[in-house]
Amino acid sequence: MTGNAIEIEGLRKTYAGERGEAPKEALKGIDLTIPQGSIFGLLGPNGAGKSTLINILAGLVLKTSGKVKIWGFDQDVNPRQSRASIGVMPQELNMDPFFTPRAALEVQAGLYGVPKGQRTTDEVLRMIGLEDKAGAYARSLSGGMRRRLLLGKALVHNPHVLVLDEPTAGVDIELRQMLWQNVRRLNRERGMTIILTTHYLQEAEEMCDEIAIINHGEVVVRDETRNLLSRLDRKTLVIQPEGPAPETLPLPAGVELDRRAGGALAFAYSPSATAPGEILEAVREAGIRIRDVGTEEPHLEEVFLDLTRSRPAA
Ligand SMILES: Nc1ncnc2c1ncn2[C@@H]1O[C@H](COP(=O)(O)OP(=O)(O)OP(=O)(O)O)[C@@H](O)[C@H]1O
Repeated sequence: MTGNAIEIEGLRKTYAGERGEAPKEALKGIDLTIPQGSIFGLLGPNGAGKSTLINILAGLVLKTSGKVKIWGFDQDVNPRQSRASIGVMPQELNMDPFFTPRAALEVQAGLYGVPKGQRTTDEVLRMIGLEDKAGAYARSLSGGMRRRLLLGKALVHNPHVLVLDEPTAGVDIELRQMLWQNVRRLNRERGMTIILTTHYLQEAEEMCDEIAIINHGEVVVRDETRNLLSRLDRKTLVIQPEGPAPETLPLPAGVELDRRAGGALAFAYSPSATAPGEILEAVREAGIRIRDVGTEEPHLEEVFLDLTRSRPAA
């Protein structure tokens, strides 16, 4: 093992065009490694290729070319081992309405060849909070319960790598917290590597150690979350003046002023070009007395927009 849970090299996927449409190049040569034990975020705008990538990892979509290793097992050389190393919680809620949660978990374990004596169905049911519903028909489960069951199904074979495709899209706060608690615990206690896609950038910022942003089938950036956030050479200095600020305020070049509700003055600046002291100096020279001062760091949302905006498809 190399210390990587996932190794992807030159991964390409071209979908055949349907009914006279041109073929669609969804992945254009992805190189990506995901370290063991990390919580890794896969982000990108709609249609970027995230689901295609995840479905290839899950063995649900055939790649066009490239190499995929899961837990050290090459998908083409050791398909069984690589499949056994990964569990995927899909986006869709399609499940057999006549299976009870217990039966659904047992069938799934059977599909993965987990011997009866080694199954942990009760433990999984407890973990996803469905013990009370273990014998209920799936069709009588709420949307949130179905989603928890999908998480359970991804865990029956105790995989090294757990992939969550948009796990919290459209779920309520309570379920979201429960999902994240479970995911954190699996990561901490079992060392499970977690890969997730999410549209909630704040969630990715809070949850993920590392992030890759995909756009138009290519990885545009991959870095530790904290490095990604410090990449944007933009900060904001917020000053609350004692009284009303004057109309005009001479500022160092490149500094932009935004007057906020409540009279606060927000100065956006590039730390590489301007020191915050220069802004404070300018404020004092304008005769403004400062009541309070603080800084705001950029958020992942800004990094994301910066990297994916105004880049047309090649
Ligand atoms: N089965 C398919 N046949 C043809 N084209 C497809 C197929 N599946 C996906 N695509 C196309 O491939 C591209 C990538 O799609 P994919 O679903 O992987 O993106 P995504 O990043 O997961 O998007 P979203 O966030 O909307 O789920 C899109 O242009 C999509 O239309």
